[in-house]
Amino acid sequence: MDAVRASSAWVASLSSHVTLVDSGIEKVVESIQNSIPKVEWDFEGIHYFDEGPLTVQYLFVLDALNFCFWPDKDLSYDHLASGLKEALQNDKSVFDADRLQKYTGPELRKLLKWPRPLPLEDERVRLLHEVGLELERNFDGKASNLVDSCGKSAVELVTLVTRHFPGFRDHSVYKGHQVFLYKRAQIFAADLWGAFKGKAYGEFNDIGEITIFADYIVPAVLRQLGVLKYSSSLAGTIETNGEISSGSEEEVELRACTICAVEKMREQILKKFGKQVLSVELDLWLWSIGVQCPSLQHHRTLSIYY
Ligand SMILES: Nc1nc2c(c(CN[C@H]3C=C[C@H](O)[C@@H]3O)cn2[C@@H]2O[C@H](COP(=O)(O)O)[C@@H](O)[C@H]2O)c(=O)[nH]1
Repeated sequence: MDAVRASSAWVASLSSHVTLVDSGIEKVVESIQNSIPKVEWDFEGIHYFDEGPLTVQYLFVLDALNFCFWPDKDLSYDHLASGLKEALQNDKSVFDADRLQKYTGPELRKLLKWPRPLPLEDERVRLLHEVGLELERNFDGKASNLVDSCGKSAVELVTLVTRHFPGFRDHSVYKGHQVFLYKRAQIFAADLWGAFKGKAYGEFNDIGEITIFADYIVPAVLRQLGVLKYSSSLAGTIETNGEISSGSEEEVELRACTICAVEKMREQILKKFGKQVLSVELDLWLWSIGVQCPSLQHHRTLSIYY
């Protein structure tokens, strides 16, 4: 994840719409001292888990579709996680590679029991087909084989996922340079680690390498905590629910500064308290604050990446 860290830091060093506030970072670090408030993975009780390879298939499908819920004001990540869980409980073959390649928009909607078209539904269906086809071609149809082939390395897993599945190649170009963010690929590794509690399919020797997942909730939480500051034009766009285009400088700065701010928090926690914390733990804590605050205003970008 060196490329994610380095390219995000580079964006943060040139950023004009989003600023990292050192005093805000210090305040958060002081407040958490050396122990991040513990948030259990699946604190919501919405995910499928059976201790085996079907859970891996579920998490891979879930993270293939884990983006852009906000255009439908009633839809959230919870609906996706619990809808896919119920579908799998009712039919164990629902995520078989051959079936993934055939879903249509209305069928996906039906699976999730969602009464109207999903945001970016055609893209969601295309990504499901891509996952099914590539799993069938190279991994005998099973996401668990993908995980088995990464040698207990989260970095290798992210590399494999982004190499084989173009839909997971979450990157941007900022001032002519490629910036790597890899939100859904990294969250897949983190979900395995969280669900399997660091054992079996969730055992990674390098989980500390993963960065935070740059979505639309965590930047808003960091802003509320005084860690990020927005330019008045960006703040105005967010307050009026204006859309920010995918790949715009504002959008890349929001995401890159989020990653960079959390990396700085980790560095300070280590320096001040001698404690090595994981971005994955900081992420779940910050994200859980955000989703429990319905009035939180976040940026709106139509994107398949987050
Ligand atoms: N940074 C970060 N972003 C995350 C998640 C998760 C879910 N992780 C699960 C894993 C274990 C836990 O128990 C969680 O349930 C979703 N998202 C993002 O949030 C947004 C959805 O928001 P809303 O529209 O309000 O539902 C959307 O961009 C989605 O991609 C996370 O953990 N970290």
